Amino acid sequence: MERIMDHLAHERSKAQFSVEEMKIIWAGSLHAFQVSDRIARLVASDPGFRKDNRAVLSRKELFKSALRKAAYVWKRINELALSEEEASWLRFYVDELAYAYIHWGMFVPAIKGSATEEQQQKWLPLANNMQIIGTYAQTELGHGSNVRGLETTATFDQETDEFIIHSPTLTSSKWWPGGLGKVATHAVVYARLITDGQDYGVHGFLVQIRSLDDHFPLPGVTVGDIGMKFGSGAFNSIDNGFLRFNHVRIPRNQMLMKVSRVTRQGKYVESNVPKQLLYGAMVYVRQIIVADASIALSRAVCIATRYSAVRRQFGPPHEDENGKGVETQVIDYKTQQSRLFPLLASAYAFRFVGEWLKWLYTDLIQKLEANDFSTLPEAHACTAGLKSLTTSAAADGIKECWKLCGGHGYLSSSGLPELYAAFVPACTYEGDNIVLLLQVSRFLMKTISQLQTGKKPIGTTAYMAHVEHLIQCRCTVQKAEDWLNPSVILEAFEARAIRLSVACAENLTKFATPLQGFSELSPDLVEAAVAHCQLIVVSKFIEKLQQNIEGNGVKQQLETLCNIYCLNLIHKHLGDFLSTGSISPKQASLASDQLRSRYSKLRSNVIALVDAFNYTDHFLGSVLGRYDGNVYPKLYEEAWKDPLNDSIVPDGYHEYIQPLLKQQLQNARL
Ligand SMILES: CCCCCCCC/C=C\CCC/C=C/C(=O)SCCNC(=O)CCNC(=O)[C@H](O)C(C)(C)COP(=O)(O)OP(=O)(O)OC[C@H]1O[C@@H](n2cnc3c(N)ncnc32)[C@H](O)[C@@H]1OP(=O)(O)O
Ligand SMILES: Cc1cc2nc3c(=O)[nH]c(=O)nc-3n(C[C@H](O)[C@H](O)[C@H](O)COP(=O)(O)OP(=O)(O)OC[C@H]3O[C@@H](n4cnc5c(N)ncnc54)[C@H](O)[C@@H]3O)c2cc1C
Repeated sequence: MERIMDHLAHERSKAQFSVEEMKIIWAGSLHAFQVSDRIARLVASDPGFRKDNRAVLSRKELFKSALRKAAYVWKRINELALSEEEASWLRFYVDELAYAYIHWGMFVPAIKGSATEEQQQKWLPLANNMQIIGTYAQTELGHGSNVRGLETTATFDQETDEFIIHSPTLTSSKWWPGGLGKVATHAVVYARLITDGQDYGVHGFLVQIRSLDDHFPLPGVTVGDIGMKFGSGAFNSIDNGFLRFNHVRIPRNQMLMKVSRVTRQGKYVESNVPKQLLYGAMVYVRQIIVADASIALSRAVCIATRYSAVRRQFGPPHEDENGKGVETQVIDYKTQQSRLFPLLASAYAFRFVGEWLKWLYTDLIQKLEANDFSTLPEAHACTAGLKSLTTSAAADGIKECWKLCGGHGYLSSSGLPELYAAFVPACTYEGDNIVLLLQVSRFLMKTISQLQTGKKPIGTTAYMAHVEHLIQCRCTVQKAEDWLNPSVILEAFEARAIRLSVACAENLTKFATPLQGFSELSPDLVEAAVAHCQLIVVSKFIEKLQQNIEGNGVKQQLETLCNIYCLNLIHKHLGDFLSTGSISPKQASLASDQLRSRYSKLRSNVIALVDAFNYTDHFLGSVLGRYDGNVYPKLYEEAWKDPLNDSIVPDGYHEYIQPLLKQQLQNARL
């Protein structure tokens, strides 16, 4: 036991940089670090937020425990008079999915984004004080991705000045909204607006679904939970629900009227803001999900890295720091490094791109407030594309981390199965990842076609202005060290991205209609979108390194991580880079040489690099990822806690095992 604890301490002593300074870089600022650190410790030290028994709770127990915690969170927020920032850290570290995620993450933003000032003044105080609990009811049984295909109707009745909300078919039943099944009192419901016999497409409506007195569904409302979901714990603490309306009436002024409105006379009037603002809550949440992806991935990487330093298998006996003969730490196997270190680098890369995306979103909101809608298409493409890229990579990465931990990774107590089950739906919710990449490719094709009209591409597409150069340029790498030059890396990624996009644009012209071309070429368009999004992540990592980064050795570690992130992408997508002629086979081989050398350079710092995430053992929820590395005794202790070990002879022995054994005995005697 002592040896293992010493072992991680020894790993920490090898770090070549200031972990405390890196913690600040990871958090985003000294202030963010201090607040998050304080709240993380508060949560970890409060038995009311215990979560180590989650895997063995039944669905009902789990749901009730999530309700209890959500109420306790609210109580603590009020008792401690926490600021909005502190409150969201508290919800984050409690780490239990409940209705509050949708209430704060989607219901409130949907009101802020789509309701008029007057409507906000009425509804936001109620929502902010949790006097009403809201959900976001968009998806239906028959349609999720195709929002324009939603079937729920909101028909204006001029006589009573009301909308009649109705579910005309089974497939129009709302299906999936979080917090809907058993908790929400209100919902932002997306429905087809019909007035004067004309269908004006999908709009948002604020609908009360349960009584505020006895919590029963209101007349005409049928509502319930859609059932168990993948994995133990994970999303089963939340009540994703179904909802059907039978001619439910709401006042006209509960249509969210920022984008368009219906007058007392039933006239449909559009405002001067683009209709896409109706989808504003999705842009907001997609941006948060990118930050969430870096957190989920970094948790898994922290667990797998610490455990890989503790775990030993095979190898010629080495001498440890105390002169004892020991086997090889699995982290020293090059295969382990080549699987793990790119994930560590990705966690940092996603953190920085998430930080930038938050800035982009804030900038968008300021512009929208000034009636400047010019950056909306780019913000939509960036949030959609980066949500897709980072969640797919993080979900795959978490799964890889569990395999990196061998058999013990499969145990609930490793924390990895539940982390995977809780995170993998991020590839689907807030937009299926492929559907979102197709949105990005649509934006790219539009940008390329506008190049011919002389329109200057801006922001993340600015590189497209250099299309002629990027189509012809040749990568200048001659030796492995040349791959450490950020401008060389950037140009290779730009060349690959633009060449894939231009090839798609050219191929699209060969089809009878753009629609047909888009459909036939969609796999290529998705690849072009991935290349563009990877370029964004690479360029934002490089930009981060150009900032003033303080702290002993911190910048050097980030440079190594950035090199690993970029070179590993080249390695994984070699087909793209070679087929587009962005690099040569010889340069690809030099990139692999450089990648191997970066792994060796990073090795002594990896434990400190995951310590910089500053995750408490409570938040990590993993025996394998414990800070002290005291894995084996704790695994043994955890095994004893399993309910099966409550009794020595299991329940069912007398009914099912004993008769069997006795029967065999009788047979043997015969
Ligand atoms: C407390 C904090 C919480 C944090 C949360 C972290 C974790 C929480 C854990 C759990 C929460 C889970 C919550 C899940 C919620 C949901 O899933 S809600 C439902 C989300 N649904 C979707 O995302 C549906 C995906 N589909 C779409 O977005 C669209 O329908 C579509 C694919 C874009 C439709 O394509 P279509 O071709 O039909 O496009 P149109 O509708 O005609 O669009 C026309 C133009 O508008 C552009 N567009 C599309 N979307 C947007 C947008 N959001 N913003 C701006 N612009 C948009 C589109 O590109 C078209 O542009 P163009 O004409 O110029 O090409
Ligand atoms: C855990 C969880 C929580 C959720 N929470 C909410 C919520 O709070 N509120 C809410 O309203 N919704 C919620 N949803 C629903 C979610 O937003 C949808 O499931 C999601 O948008 C995907 O839509 P879909 O299910 O219709 O998938 P589909 O579109 O049916 O996807 C099925 C397959 O078809 C493919 N596909 C679809 N269209 C195309 C296309 N045009 N081109 C190529 N391929 C295509 C997809 O890539 C996928 O492989 C939640 C879902 C989950 C899993």
